[in-house]
Amino acid sequence: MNETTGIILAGGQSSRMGRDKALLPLPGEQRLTFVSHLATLLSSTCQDVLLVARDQDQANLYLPYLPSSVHLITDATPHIGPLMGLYSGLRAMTTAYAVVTAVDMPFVQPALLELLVAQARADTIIMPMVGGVPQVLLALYPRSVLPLIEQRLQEGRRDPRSLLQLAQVLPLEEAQLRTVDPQLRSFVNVNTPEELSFYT
Ligand SMILES: Nc1nc2c(ncn2[C@@H]2O[C@H](COP(=O)(O)OP(=O)(O)OP(=O)(O)O)[C@@H](O)[C@H]2O)c(=O)[nH]1
Repeated sequence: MNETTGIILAGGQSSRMGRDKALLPLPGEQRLTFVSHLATLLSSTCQDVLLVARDQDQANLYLPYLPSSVHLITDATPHIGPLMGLYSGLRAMTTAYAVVTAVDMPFVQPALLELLVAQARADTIIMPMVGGVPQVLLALYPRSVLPLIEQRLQEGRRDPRSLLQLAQVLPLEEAQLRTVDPQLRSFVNVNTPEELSFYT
């Protein structure tokens, strides 16, 4: 165990999927949902796990699928987007660092989570880079970036990438990521019925 909380962002609308992505069956293990699988996975790497839903109605839907050790919280303000989910999760946690994942990433590898946790350092976001793109929804954030997120939200910014211009960031390049996840499967996210059937 370590001083890290696992935060699962699950407050989206799933409009492209047409049904709640958190409750999709896990490819290859249909008895599990995305949300139950990720909650269990993060529980094995992190001291605490927080699931961030957009509101209480959505949280109630997820409750039956979660181990009792997982804390369900809701966005400080709903319908703002993942930056608000990140803010709400970091604000609620009691550890110095969080590994953040999106609920629509069913292939996150434990070794990738461990790599992120091993890189933790004060006041620094540990940011995987894939194809030159920062993977803001699978990264490690220190709690100390909360005032910077607050600043962005007050400016009306909603994209988590806007935080990277203000914060100290340590990029993890693809070659390093591939040492623990050779095909970078951790970074696959599933947004549409076509993508789900591709992986099922
Ligand atoms: N807590 C929280 N999570 C969010 C919010 N918006 C999106 N997320 C999560 O962030 C991740 C990426 O979301 P997107 O795929 O961009 O958006 P989505 O709303 O889930 O899906 P679409 O409606 O198809 O765009 C998913 O895990 C979402 O559940 C939000 O307002 N609050």
